Amino acid sequence: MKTVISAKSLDLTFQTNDGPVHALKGVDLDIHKGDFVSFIGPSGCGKTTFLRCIAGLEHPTGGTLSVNGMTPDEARRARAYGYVFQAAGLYPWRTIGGNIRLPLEIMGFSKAEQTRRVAETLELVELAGFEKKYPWQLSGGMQQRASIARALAFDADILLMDEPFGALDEIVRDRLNEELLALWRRTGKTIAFVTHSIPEAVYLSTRIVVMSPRPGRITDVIDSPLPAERPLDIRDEKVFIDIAHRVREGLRGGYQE
Ligand SMILES: Nc1ncnc2c1ncn2[C@@H]1O[C@H](COP(=O)(O)OP(=O)(O)OP(=O)(O)O)[C@@H](O)[C@H]1O
Repeated sequence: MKTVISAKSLDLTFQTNDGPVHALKGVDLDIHKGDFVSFIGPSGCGKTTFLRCIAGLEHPTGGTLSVNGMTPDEARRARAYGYVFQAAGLYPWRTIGGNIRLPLEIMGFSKAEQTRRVAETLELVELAGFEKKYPWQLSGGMQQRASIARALAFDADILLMDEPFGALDEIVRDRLNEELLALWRRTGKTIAFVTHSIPEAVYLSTRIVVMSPRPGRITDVIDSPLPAERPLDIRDEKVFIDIAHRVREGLRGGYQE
């Protein structure tokens, strides 16, 4: 199995006016091609910081990190990943199509290729027909799907997602979880996904990484025995409940220390 992201003894300490903040301490993790890895842990345990390190947006103070065999900075320049944030972050003055097209314009794709990719990614996130709408004309869930389309448009192998569905209600979130899983199966992308929700982490992931704060570190890595095809009702099955229990125990353990 090809290793796409590899972290070894990764540390990141922020120097602040109140003293050093150990956002990450001794993080060891290999993410393989086609994995769907979720990061779960209490606020401040370094989930976002780890994602930002992979993206080359923060620089570790110790250890090593490689992304597609490159340094994170090289990987960023090679556009190795798409990044989806908690807020959709679409430009209100651009149409949905215009928003998805933006990174393609910046990267210098031909007009014809831009048009092809916009249509293809809108199809992938089930927003075909909404290209000419403006963000405010779409629901929160649809806006988040558009932001996923924008991250997919340049067809990077890696998708980094920082609590993309955190602000949505549960019904919409369930639907987007199902859609994201279908999209992951169809595209074979490697996905690193930050969440606060145990059911979301268990439902989506091939591996669940449990983290705890002060200093931010990994306390458990769970390889999911669930099949790739997962109807939402799998959440009522014993195997699902058992994994959720293990995650909860891991989170509790982190709090006690
Ligand atoms: N630029 C920064 N400067 C100083 N401290 C920072 C910076 N970015 C993050 N931190 C600190 O590092 C720690 C980890 O933050 P991070 O945002 O990665 O946590 P998180 O697990 O993603 O939290 P949340 O679930 O609330 O998003 C926190 O204590 C945070 O205050």
